[in-house]
Amino acid sequence: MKPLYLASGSPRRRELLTQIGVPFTAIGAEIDETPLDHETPSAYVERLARGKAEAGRQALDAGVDGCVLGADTAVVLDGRILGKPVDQADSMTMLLSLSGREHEVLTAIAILDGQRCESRVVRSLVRFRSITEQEAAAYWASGEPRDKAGGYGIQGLGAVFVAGLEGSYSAVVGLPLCETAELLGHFGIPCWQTLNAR
Ligand SMILES: Cc1cn([C@H]2C[C@H](O)[C@@H](COP(=O)(O)OP(=O)(O)OP(=O)(O)O)O2)c(=O)[nH]c1=O
Repeated sequence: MKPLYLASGSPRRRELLTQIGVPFTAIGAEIDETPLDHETPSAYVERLARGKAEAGRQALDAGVDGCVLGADTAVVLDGRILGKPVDQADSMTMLLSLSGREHEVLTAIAILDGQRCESRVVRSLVRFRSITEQEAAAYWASGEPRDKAGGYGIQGLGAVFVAGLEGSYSAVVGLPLCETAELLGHFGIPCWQTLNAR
């Protein structure tokens, strides 16, 4: 079995991959995340997931033979990508625009080895209850929105805003585990092997 590298600085992605019992090494993979003109959100997250996997591969020492996994998550409202909030005003504007409405969360994963790259985009729908300005300000002060797409974390305090979810919970957190396990299988990396050995 080839070794697996996770090209990500996200602690959530590390925790999620650990959850399904796959041994891996985390490596950095910084890329430019600027959307291209007229790029759809789905094409955007897929390009970034592939780009992160590719950047991770290039960061490995020459001659290292392994698979590299990259992922990207975007919160999409009315066809527009909401990134990570840059300050309190940005965070509050984002959260209040999501208030009382449904939005999409798109997460792409890509795995590559020396020969090929395979990717998937997973779409989930999240419905928020109404949120007051005071709540949005207090949420920013908690520190949670800062490093998260759309300015919230469904796995944290942000859960109190979530009235409904259709799709993949793990994808919203940052890594769709069902699809990740399936794709890893295509590269000869089973999740169950380590689980059974426990
Ligand atoms: C919507 C949502 C996003 N997020 C996080 C997951 C991702 O870490 C982040 C989306 O930004 P990404 O650009 O996908 O990932 P990242 O920059 O954090 O990490 P890397 O590129 O190194 O892999 O938002 C949550 O933790 N919970 C949520 O509910």
